[in-house]
Amino acid sequence: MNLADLAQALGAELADTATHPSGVVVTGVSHQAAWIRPGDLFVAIRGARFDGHGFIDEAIERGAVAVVGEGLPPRVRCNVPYLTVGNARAALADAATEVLGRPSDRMTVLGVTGTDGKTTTSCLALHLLRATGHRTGLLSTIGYELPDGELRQPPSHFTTPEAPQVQQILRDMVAHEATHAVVESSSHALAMDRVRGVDYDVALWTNLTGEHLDFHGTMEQYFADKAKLVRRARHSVLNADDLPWFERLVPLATADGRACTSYSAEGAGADWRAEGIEEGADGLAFTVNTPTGQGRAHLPMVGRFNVANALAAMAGVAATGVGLDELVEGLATFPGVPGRMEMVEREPGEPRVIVDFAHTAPSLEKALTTVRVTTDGALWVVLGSAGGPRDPSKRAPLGEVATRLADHAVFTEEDHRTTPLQDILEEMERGARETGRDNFVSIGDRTDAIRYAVGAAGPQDTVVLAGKGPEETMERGTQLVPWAEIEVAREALRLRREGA
Ligand SMILES: CC(=O)N[C@H]1[C@@H](OP(=O)(O)OP(=O)(O)OC[C@H]2O[C@@H](n3ccc(=O)[nH]c3=O)[C@H](O)[C@@H]2O)O[C@H](CO)[C@@H](O)[C@@H]1O[C@H](C)C(=O)N[C@@H](C)C(=O)N[C@H](CCC(=O)O)C(=O)O
Ligand SMILES: Nc1ncnc2c1ncn2[C@@H]1O[C@H](COP(=O)(O)OP(=O)(O)OP(=O)(O)O)[C@@H](O)[C@H]1O
Repeated sequence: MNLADLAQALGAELADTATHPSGVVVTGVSHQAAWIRPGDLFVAIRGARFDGHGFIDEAIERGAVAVVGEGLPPRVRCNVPYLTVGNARAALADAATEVLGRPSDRMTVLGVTGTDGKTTTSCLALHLLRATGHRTGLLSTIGYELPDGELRQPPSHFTTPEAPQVQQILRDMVAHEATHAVVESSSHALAMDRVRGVDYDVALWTNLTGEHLDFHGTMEQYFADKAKLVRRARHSVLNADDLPWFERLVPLATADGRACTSYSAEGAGADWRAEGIEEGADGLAFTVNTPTGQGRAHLPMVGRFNVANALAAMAGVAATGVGLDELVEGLATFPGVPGRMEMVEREPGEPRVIVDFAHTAPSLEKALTTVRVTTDGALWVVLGSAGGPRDPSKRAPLGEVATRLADHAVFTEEDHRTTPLQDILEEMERGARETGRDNFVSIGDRTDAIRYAVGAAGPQDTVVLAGKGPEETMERGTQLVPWAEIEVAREALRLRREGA
């Protein structure tokens, strides 16, 4: 794309000191100097940790043909055109969207947001679209998929990466003839304009509970950031059980005559309702009532909250024109999501071990409550809480929920980063003690903690390993060590079998 045209699209001003943009052609966009390729535009962002202007030299050395920013600092040299904009992150998204040819305009895009259940709901929607014959791509915490179904990782560990990656992945989907895309849209992404430029057809809202307040500041701001998705989509699918937010979202969703479908798994009045829910050791069954008919659905997943996730996904895919019978049929073949209520293979006489990603007090509460229903013996939970800058107010509530809802809790490490592990464990213990409970032990090493719980659990018991889910690394101090919770669980069961 010609730089002069791009400057006009961005409403950018050319800095006096810079060379003129005429004749300059931009072939890519990046905010990260190390990723610049010849012909790219470098967008210099003033972030919390770095000022991108400090990397202009590196970007130009790598072949940047122009730089965009909110103003060139006095002593910084820039010998390619420098374009000044009011908001660098918005410009990053707009430039990437324009240069990559607005790929989302050529697909039906379903966006999924909420505090809990985004990944599960995204994977459910992906599966339902594919099962009903649509070439579909996915962008989610677990990575991204083109319609070929192979899971790939973008070059940064995000739920929703920065705008240039989002647009590039959508473009790759189009190149692979995807007609549909499911885009998990984190609140950070919505707040930081990473998904600006995504033309959402359907917004799926799971729920909103207190998380990430370290970043958003207040619940009100967190709501406002997430609500951006609902304001933008042509059709919103909203959770009628998620009060008070549901009532505030409806007017935002329906403004300008846009469509809205409500769903409820907990008995509220809604367009899509789940009734007659049966929880089994290996799956869920429920009746789906919709304005156009009724069906009995089977979902091969445990966790009652997955009924709500399934309803959101079904109603979202229905909004793209798929019928209820096909959705019910598709749901029955859902393969599950790695690390979300994932059951570890076991032999007769061994406890059921479940790897789950619940890492907030509300999601842990739901996970333990639902697993209890199908547990004949005792319920165990192994969990930690993140350190570093991550929300420290989560720790005591996690300790409280774990000891209230499980018979035995084992507190352990979970990405404590540079925060002393002992401090985190003491906070979790405080949460338990303050409500008069002492049914916990603290074992700092997570492998030891898992082996202890799995070794001590009886054949009728369930052990929930909460928090790490599918993550492939553990952050200990400043070290990043490889991690595979499911493998640690398998090994713990093997040691138990051998009586070690
Ligand atoms: C709060 C947040 O999301 N911050 C992100 C933001 O940081 P920032 O604006 O402070 O930027 P910065 O790190 O100071 O860097 C400024 C600029 O200099 C550039 N730079 C920096 C260093 C360098 O060597 N070269 C270079 O070019 C950077 O690319 C950037 O453009 O932009 C950075 C560049 O993309 C991100 O690395 C950083 O993610 C941080 C590390 C992060 O952990 N984000 C998490 C919390 C996040 O986004 N999570 C959500 C999911 C949450 C959930 O639902 O669980 C997600 O969508 O993944
Ligand atoms: N609808 C729901 N309500 C409450 N808890 C849920 C719901 N769905 C899933 N969970 C719990 O939250 C955990 C994370 O699920 P999932 O990965 O689908 O959510 P997420 O929103 O993508 O989370 P994250 O943003 O942290 O990746 C699950 O392992 C489960 O314990």
